[in-house]
Amino acid sequence: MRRPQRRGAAKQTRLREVDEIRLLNEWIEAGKPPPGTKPPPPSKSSGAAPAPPATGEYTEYGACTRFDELPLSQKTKDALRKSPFKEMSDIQRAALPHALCGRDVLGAAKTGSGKTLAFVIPVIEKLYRERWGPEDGVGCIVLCPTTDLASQIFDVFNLVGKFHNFSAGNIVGKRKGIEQEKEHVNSLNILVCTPGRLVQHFDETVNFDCSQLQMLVLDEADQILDHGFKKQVDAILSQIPKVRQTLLFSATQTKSVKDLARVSLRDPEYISVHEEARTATPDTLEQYAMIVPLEQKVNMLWSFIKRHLNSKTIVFLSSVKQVKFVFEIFKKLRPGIPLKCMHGRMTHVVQQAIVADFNESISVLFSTDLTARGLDIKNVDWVVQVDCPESTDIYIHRVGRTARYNKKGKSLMFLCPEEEAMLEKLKATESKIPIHIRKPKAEQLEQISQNIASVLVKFPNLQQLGKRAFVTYLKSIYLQKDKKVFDLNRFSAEQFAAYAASLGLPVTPTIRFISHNKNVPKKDMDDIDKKQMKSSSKSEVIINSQVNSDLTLDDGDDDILYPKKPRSGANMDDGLDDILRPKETATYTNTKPEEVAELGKPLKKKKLKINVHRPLGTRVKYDDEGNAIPPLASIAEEVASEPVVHMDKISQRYAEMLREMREHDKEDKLEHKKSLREKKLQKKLKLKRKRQETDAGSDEDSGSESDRVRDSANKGKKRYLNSDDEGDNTVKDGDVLAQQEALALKLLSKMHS
Ligand SMILES: Nc1ncnc2c1ncn2[C@@H]1O[C@H](COP(=O)(O)OP(=O)(O)OP(=O)(O)O)[C@@H](O)[C@H]1O
Repeated sequence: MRRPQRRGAAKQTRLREVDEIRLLNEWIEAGKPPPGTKPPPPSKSSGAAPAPPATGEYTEYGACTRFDELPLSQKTKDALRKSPFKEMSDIQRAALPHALCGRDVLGAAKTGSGKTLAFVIPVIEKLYRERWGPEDGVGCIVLCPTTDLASQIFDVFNLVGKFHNFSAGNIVGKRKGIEQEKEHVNSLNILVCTPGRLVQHFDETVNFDCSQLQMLVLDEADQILDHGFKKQVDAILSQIPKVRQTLLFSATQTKSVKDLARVSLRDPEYISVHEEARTATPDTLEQYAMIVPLEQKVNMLWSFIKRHLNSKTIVFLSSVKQVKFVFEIFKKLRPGIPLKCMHGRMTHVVQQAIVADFNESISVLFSTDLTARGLDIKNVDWVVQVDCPESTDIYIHRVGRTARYNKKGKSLMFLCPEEEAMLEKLKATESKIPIHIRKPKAEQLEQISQNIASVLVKFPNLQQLGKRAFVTYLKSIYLQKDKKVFDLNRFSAEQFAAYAASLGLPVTPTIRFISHNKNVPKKDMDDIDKKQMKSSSKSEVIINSQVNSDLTLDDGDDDILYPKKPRSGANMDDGLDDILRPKETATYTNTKPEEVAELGKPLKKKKLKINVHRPLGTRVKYDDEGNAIPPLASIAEEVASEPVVHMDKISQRYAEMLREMREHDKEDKLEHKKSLREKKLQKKLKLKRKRQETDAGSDEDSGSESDRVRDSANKGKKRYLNSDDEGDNTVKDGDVLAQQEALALKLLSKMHS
């Protein structure tokens, strides 16, 4: 009895859905905004949700301000009602009405303005209205540049689509688990993925089919269409139908017609909600820049962190190695706030754990540009750019990790005096970035290079990391295309040496890719190193605060390096670190170099490897300063106490040695002769014995009884002929043979003579 009832209920639901979809389609069609129109400024609405439209009376939805005023399915509305999303943001108000009626959209809006919902809702609604089910396969692909961003978008799909029956997949991570994924990927309706990972399915998954695709979404579209992803994106575009709805979103939208042609947009709606805004960055963001010489950057960063122990901060550095190095070193020096790091060399699982942890705690996250785009982390107070961003776009995305969705935030950028051209770019009217210059104050700057050097002595592997961080930083500048901003030739060899010393390195690492450019002979570089090491031991601070005179020097009271009182109840416990490393019992700040030994594990003795294949006489000796000494010079040093060479003593010694040698030679020859003779005799004896045995065999066959008795009596004994020893006639076989041999030789010699 139950079955028919259940079947009946399912049928009822289906019919209700069909009815709802018909009404929605009619509403969308009747109330759609004219192409190319923007929503009017929001009027103070009553706040009450409008009643569902009766047939034939469809309201225009292009002007509404709340989600529940839009022609959305009941399931989506229910999910939104249970979420914090009630009022639409500017980009959502502008994009949703066009996207809901099936138009292609090219949307641009400031960071943190809610672009994700502006494409998630239309995707869910489209598939719902198309009555998409598991058997229909892939209906929508959402491409984004990083796995973390994909996971974040996937979470928003889960939130808005929780009452729907679609299946969505977050296709991220490395190859692990791909076999299992291949079995299910065709039954997923929405794929949220990075381009590379999707191409992998096109290449490897049997029958992977996207021929029914309804929608394609590119988040961070300018980056997805950039040359970094070109090959993969072209491969994807060649595999999906051209007729589809396409949505492109980013805070820094692509303006390249070529790019847009690649994605085959059909009469797209260009929605740039903040085009007329005064700034390209959020209004709630305070932005600062500081001119910091290369060799003071690490000190400046440390001083900043020490003065903001109650702030959640993201620190951007230009390479994985720098992130690793600064994180490891600062961790050892313990600034008094939990530290985290994130870069592309980590597994997706670890990255996710770090993001989740950082979301919940007051800490400092050192990161590469992996986290620069799209990542939505709660309540970030500061974004610090230690290394100059590659472009104004990257700058906008980096600072956009704070001041999200009407929240306040601050950003600080360190610029080397050699990179001041970047400031010009940011301050240019078309960039619309209101940035203030702050003058660093020498008295607020803590010098930690010495402490770092002490850490490196204790942890040689960190020294290696430091060297690589140094080289990759310089390489990153060298490889930048914008030579107005990034030009290694503007830095001197002294600056490189000072920078290396600021990282605690005892010598400046070799910089192969620029050595010929800079024309710095190795000797000069060594001299600079020595000078630098001497000067770095002084705690004197020299800050080159010379700023381009055109730039306004804002020396306001709100000093960036001014200490703040710690926020009460700030969570200083680094939960993730507990798993990754043993818990440290105390928090040290301002660690002195001599205390560093206590902070970590004792230094392990390095295993000494002996090269057994080294040719003789090639041992290299070193003086106290580590310079290699020529072999003869080292001998000369050892005998230097005897100024005169005694020739007579030398010849006497040689004569003695020669005599000893001859004696030894004589003895050796005799020994050798003896052993040869013995061997020869042994051989002959063996032969003879064999012969005797064969003779005995033949005698046995023919000989008499008396002979046999006689032989057996003699068996094992040899009668020695002409023996001197009368008492015992039994001798060893070897002696008999020797006698016989001598006899034979005599006879032979007689015969020959
Ligand atoms: N209508 C809304 N009401 C309240 N909060 C919202 C709304 N829309 C989005 N948000 C919140 O705003 C934050 C930023 O949203 P989102 O990540 O979509 O921004 P974005 O524009 O994509 O940023 P980015 O350019 O950095 O990628 C999120 O925490 C999101 O939950």
